[in-house]
This record gives sequence, C-alpha cells and structure tokens, in this order.
Amino acid sequence: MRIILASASPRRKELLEQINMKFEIMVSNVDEVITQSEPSKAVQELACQKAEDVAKSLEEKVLVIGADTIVVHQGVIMGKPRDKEDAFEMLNQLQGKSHTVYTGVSVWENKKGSWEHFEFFEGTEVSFYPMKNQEIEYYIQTNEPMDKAGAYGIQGAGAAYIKKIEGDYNAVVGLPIGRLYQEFINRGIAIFEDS
Ligand SMILES: Cc1cn([C@H]2C[C@H](O)[C@@H](COP(=O)(O)OP(=O)(O)OP(=O)(O)O)O2)c(=O)[nH]c1=O
Repeated sequence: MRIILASASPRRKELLEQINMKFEIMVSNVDEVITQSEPSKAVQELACQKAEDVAKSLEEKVLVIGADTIVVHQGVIMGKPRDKEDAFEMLNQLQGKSHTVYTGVSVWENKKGSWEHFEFFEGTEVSFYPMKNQEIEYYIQTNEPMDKAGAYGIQGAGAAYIKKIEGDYNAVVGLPIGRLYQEFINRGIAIFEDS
C-alpha cells in the first residue's frame, strides 16, 4: 500500500524510517484551526486537518498519516515560538517545572472510493531542571528551539535540562511510533509491503 506522511517534520520522517516503513512525504498547507479547548482533542483535530488535506488531494488507495504536537503548561497551549522573545517566554515558563506534551495522530485510508479515518493521542509529562536566563539565551542562540513546540527539543541540546519524563519519549519528539504501529496491527492494516 502507498503510505504518505503528511508532515514537513524531519523528526516524524526519522521515526517512521526507524521502524523500516516505506513512505512518501506530502506536506499539507491547510490553515490549522483549533475549535476544541481540551488539549488532547485539539491535537487530534489538528492532526486530522493535516491528514485530510493531503488525503483528499489523492484518489488512489493510500494511507495518509498526519500528526501534531503541542506543549501544555498550567492550561496554556504552546506551539512553535513566533520569534526569539516568544521562545524565551516559553522556556522561562517551563524551566524548573513540569508540563505535558500532547501529540495527536490521524490516519486516513481510502477504502473502495470512500475515506475512513481514526485518531488517537499520547500525553507525556516532562519535568525541566531550572534554567538560568543566560542558559535560556544561550540555548535560543543555537536556533534549536525555533521550529519546536514549547521551544525545546528533548532529542537535541534541550536534553541538558530534562529531569524526568513519564510516558512515550517518541511522542515528545513528534510521533508516538510504537502506538501508531500497534494501531495498524490491531486494525489489520498491512503497512509493510510483503505483509
Ligand atoms: C516538545 C518537542 C517538540 N518537537 C517538535 C515536533 C514537531 O515537529 C514540532 C511541533 O510542531 P507541529 O506543528 O506538530 O509539526 P511541524 O510543523 O514540525 O510539522 P507538520 O505540521 O508538517 O507535521 O515540535 C521536537 O522535535 N522535540 C521536542 O522535544
């Protein structure tokens, strides 16, 4: 089956490659709109919009995967920082405390001409060590925070400030790959060419 990852995120690409999936990338340009106030629902909604946008541009038998990651701290949703000041604000809020990272996933499948889809999410609790202003500024200078929800990368230099995590590490990086694979298996979806 032709599998499409509807994402520009290099992390999501790497995680699918890590489990030897064969897929193509098609990036959605949809305007992401949040109507759900609950973070777990909002990430599924955003993932769904990305996957649907790509799916509906195709007609053949395909499987389209979309995902979205947000950081939630004391009820405030953090996406990717707008600029360096915004990144500073986010990291200043997150340092020394715990927050939850939500990643939603949406899978669209064309079955005999009609689309079926399902969504799920993973929530992972992440605790930060305290960061001095100077450390935050130095970290922002590396540019690593700028394309990441909450302005940090657990898989990069941001690891220096991670005290503890509870839940799926890969969901923080952008795609809960184990859960995604299990969802395919449980639904009888063959994702490997010879399976
Ligand atoms: C918290 C955290 C987020 N991230 C990344 C994962 C996502 O790529 C990004 C959140 O932005 P998203 O809007 O979820 O995704 P994206 O814009 O990168 O890609 P696309 O919409 O095309 O799928 O933050 C990390 O890489 N490491 C981390 O520790």
